[in-house]
Amino acid sequence: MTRLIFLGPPGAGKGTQAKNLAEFLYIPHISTGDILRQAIQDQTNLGMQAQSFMDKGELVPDKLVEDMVEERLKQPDAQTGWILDGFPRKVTQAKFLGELLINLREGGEKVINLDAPDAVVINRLLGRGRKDDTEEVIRRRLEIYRDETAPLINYYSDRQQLLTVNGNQSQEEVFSDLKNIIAA
Ligand SMILES: Nc1ncnc2c1ncn2[C@@H]1O[C@H](COP(=O)(O)OP(=O)(O)OP(=O)(O)O)[C@@H](O)[C@H]1O
Ligand SMILES: Nc1ncnc2c1ncn2[C@@H]1O[C@H](COP(=O)(O)O)[C@@H](O)[C@H]1O
Repeated sequence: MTRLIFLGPPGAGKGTQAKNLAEFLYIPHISTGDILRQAIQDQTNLGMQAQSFMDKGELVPDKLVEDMVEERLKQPDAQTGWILDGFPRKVTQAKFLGELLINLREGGEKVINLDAPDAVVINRLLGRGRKDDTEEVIRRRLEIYRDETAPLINYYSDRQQLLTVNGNQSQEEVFSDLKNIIAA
């Protein structure tokens, strides 16, 4: 059973690689950013609550994303494994996930730290051009990554769950490294 968490700065290539790896492994790619963007598009209650945070590059309140992830991980297609992309993003969310997985009797999840330098990710994000890919919002997302999300590297490393992959390579090279590291 493969359960993977993708960690890394915005623009490291988490979404790109998680999608491909999930297809390769026949497990769902669960991206909290994608679920939230869909909720905004569908104008659901969740979407309306999340939008102002996302537009500014701020994190959406824990309770909203935690409920969303819990509901998603309980779906039938997530019973044979999953790749989580964009969650957890802070230590409180990691603790929530740890407890949820104990309650669901799931475990053995590995965390892939996909890393790339700031200059590289900024360049990629400006080229991607999502609504929150403006210079100002990218700067804020990187700040939040450094302050809130990067501490998860030590959190999972201390728990012997962390694997690191260099995201500053071609997509093919990253994919190949990912396949090797999860097979090892
Ligand atoms: N190895 C790579 N080399 C060059 N460009 C890449 C690479 N991987 C992804 N990209 C491009 O960089 C941009 C960001 O990639 P992606 O959306 O996968 O990043 P992300 O880590 O999921 O970002 P975010 O956390 O902001 O959603 C996309 O336009 C993607 O096509
Ligand atoms: N785990 C999360 N906690 C809080 N906010 C989140 C989380 N995942 C996504 N978000 C919000 O969505 C945007 C875009 O996320 P991407 O992973 O870059 O697609 C992010 O800036 C948060 O506002």
